[in-house]
Amino acid sequence: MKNMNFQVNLQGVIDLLSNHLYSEPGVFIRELLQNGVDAVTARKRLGHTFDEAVKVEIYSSHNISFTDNGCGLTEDEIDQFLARIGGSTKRDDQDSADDFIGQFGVGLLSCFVVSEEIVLITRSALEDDALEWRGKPDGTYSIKKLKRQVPIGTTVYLKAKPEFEEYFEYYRVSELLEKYGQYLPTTIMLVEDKFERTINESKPPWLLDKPEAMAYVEGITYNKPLDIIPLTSLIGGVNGIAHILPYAVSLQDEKKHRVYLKNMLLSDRMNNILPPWAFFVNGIINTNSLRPTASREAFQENDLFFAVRDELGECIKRYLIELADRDPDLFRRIVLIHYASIKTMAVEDDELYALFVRHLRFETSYGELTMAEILRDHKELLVTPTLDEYRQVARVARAQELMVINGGYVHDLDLVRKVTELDEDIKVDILNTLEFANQFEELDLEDKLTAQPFIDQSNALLEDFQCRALVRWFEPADIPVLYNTNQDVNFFRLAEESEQQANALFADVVRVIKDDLYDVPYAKLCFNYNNPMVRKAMEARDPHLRKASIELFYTQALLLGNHPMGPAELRMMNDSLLQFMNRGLDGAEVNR
Ligand SMILES: Nc1ncnc2c1ncn2[C@@H]1O[C@H](COP(=O)(O)OP(=O)(O)OP(=O)(O)O)[C@@H](O)[C@H]1O
Repeated sequence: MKNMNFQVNLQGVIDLLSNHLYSEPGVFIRELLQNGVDAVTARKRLGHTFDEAVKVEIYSSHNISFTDNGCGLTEDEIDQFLARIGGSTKRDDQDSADDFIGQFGVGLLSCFVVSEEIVLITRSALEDDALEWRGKPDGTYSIKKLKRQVPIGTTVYLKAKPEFEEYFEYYRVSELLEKYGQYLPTTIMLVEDKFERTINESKPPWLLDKPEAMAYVEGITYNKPLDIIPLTSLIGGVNGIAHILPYAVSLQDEKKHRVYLKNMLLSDRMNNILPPWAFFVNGIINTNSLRPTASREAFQENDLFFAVRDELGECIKRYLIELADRDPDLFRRIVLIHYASIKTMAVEDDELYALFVRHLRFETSYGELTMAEILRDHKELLVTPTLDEYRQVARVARAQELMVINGGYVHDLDLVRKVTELDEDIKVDILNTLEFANQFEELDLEDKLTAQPFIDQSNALLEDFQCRALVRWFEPADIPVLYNTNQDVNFFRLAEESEQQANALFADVVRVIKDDLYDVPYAKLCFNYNNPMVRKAMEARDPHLRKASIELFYTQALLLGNHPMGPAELRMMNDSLLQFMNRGLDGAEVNR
């Protein structure tokens, strides 16, 4: 057996890492800053005391240098870590990973995106020699000892490739340093000619008190947040704030939380560091121990990451629970503005459900009411699964003093059904629209006998439309008929129509589906014995007139309920209307 090593095309690997790992050329600034800060941390670990600083200097002809007074590198370390892709002093022991921002040993390669050469001059805190290392993107490098003395630390020099000169100009460097390094603990200075400025003078937002944080958020978003929620998680070493947005956000909007790793910006558009239900806040978060991906633009989504996310979600929940008592007005404003997202999160989470449901509004047979108002007078609730079914019954239900809630809007059905978990005295039933009319008052035997021929005639006429007739007493008296259908009936009617219009093969397919899936479901047309017109029609002796009345009652009920009408139903409505017009006109002529 022969053991072989993979052959590596060095230039290819460098190209891959430098040009494809990072999303934009400006990240070299982040990587160099990070190396400087890590080197300062490493020197402090040696017990040295010094004025820690990273100085970034811009020279003419698009040259730049990054100087830190950190631990520097010995010649051995250069060989081991700088000249070896993937070599990092910061990876192997767990303690290191906790202190340093870098860990992969590839960050320096980002410099090759913008520069043809990296020149690094360094003096280790452990040796006196000043060393110069020059690396090229073809994988070659040189090391030499310098004759002159340099202070402990490291300077990296880059010269811009012509197409990236913009990234070496003062305004751009300044902007990128601020973006990534604004809150780093080590002093970051930017120098051009004699002009010198400190980049990181401001306090990180996660260390501000509430009024300061409110002002800070208003400054960056031009909107005053509704409030600031402090975020902390011991696991992951997280500190942060979530600011409550003062406007409604669409559930589809991508979240953009700003996340820092050891005070350095990791991403200003991270969408998953807070739970998805937290639509109504934006977070600004710093973590000390979540692990970044190699491109350093996201976190590795491991168990720790999800535990941290849950913990931050808990912070938001606890805040809301406490706010409901402390400041009910603000609580109501939050509910009003973020209604949609609050509904979504209340469905998924029992604690939030209990907190919010009484404040949520529902469409009911008694008008629009909050759940608190609904429960004040009613312990027995009926809920319809669809808006269509709600519309069919709402008016009649109110007259019967039934509390029917429209469950047709997003989440409402689930929200209403869950209400039994709050109090065992509350009863919630799904309203079966097809059975709805059955509970109305029955007629006495004599009236039943009077009505029966009319009902029989209706059943014969409506058989083809999947509809059965019945008669009851109900309020309000001005409604002559109540037409109730549901999704099963609608589907069946649709299938029947397609079967009639389709070619032979497709008609067969529809028939098979129809026969297989359903006992034939029937819509219900309930005549109101309380209504004078209905009574008149039932008592009419002329069978043609009775037929036309039934057809008109039926088609009118469809029209009023916004139900779709097929061609046969339209024809039916036309014929019966014309018949009545005729009779009316004839009658008028006779009476003249
Ligand atoms: N300014 C510096 N001072 C001291 N050592 C440095 C400096 N810059 C780089 N090094 C050394 O070079 C190694 C490689 O650096 P590089 O930026 O490529 O990777 P890293 O910082 O270890 O990890 P990452 O890929 O996550 O940035 C570092 O681990 C460190 O030992």
